[in-house]
Amino acid sequence: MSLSQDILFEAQPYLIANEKHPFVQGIIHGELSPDQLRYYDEQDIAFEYNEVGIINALVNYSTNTEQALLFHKRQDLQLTMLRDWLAREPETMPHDWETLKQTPIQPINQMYRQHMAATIQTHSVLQILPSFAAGEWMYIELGKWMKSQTRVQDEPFKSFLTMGNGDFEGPHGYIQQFFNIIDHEAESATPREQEQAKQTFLKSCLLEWYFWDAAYKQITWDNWKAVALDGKGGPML
Ligand SMILES: Cc1ncc(CN)c(N)n1
Repeated sequence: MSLSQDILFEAQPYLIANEKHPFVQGIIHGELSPDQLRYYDEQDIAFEYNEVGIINALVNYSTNTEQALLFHKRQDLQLTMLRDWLAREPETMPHDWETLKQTPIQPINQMYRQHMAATIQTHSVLQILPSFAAGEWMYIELGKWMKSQTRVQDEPFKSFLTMGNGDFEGPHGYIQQFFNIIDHEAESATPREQEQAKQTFLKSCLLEWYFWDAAYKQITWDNWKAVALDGKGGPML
């Protein structure tokens, strides 16, 4: 079994857990409040900005030119998506490249971003790519699964998780190419390095679930502080 097959086998329960999350269910049924949607929008746009740094590292640490070109192409798409997304945001939200950098990063987003950024110091595509590819895979799989569900056809719910006009799917799509790269890099890696790469992928899948959860509950440093300092306890996490 290739490393990517092993990873995907172990990632299935995480995919199912993400499908069942009330935020994901809320997208399907159109049952999320403007505040929940706003929290997600703000945090996710900042998350995608962090991904720019991860993809840069992937270009940087590529082990051949074809890899570097693929990551470069993915970066181009990332920046185009971010530009168009920012252009749609009102003044009260991050709406250009400079305001984007000032977005307050809330607890789970910070944890996920740091989990990804920590892989950069390995200088290894095999360690960096799974941290990023997991979120890509999760979003594409959730989008595919949602197509099989009866989902509301009103915006913003309708366009949720419809990423990239098919660029990600199929044998030549980004997801398969990322897995091909993971398998190629795994050939020259030790079992321990392979296990580390798998665990990094699975941790990203877990943090995907917590990212929905944070948006659903609107978890912020402020309400964490209130829970801790003012005794305004509730089962927040
Ligand atoms: C939390 C999260 N994970 C993944 C993606 C898709 N790159 C995203 N936009 N946001």
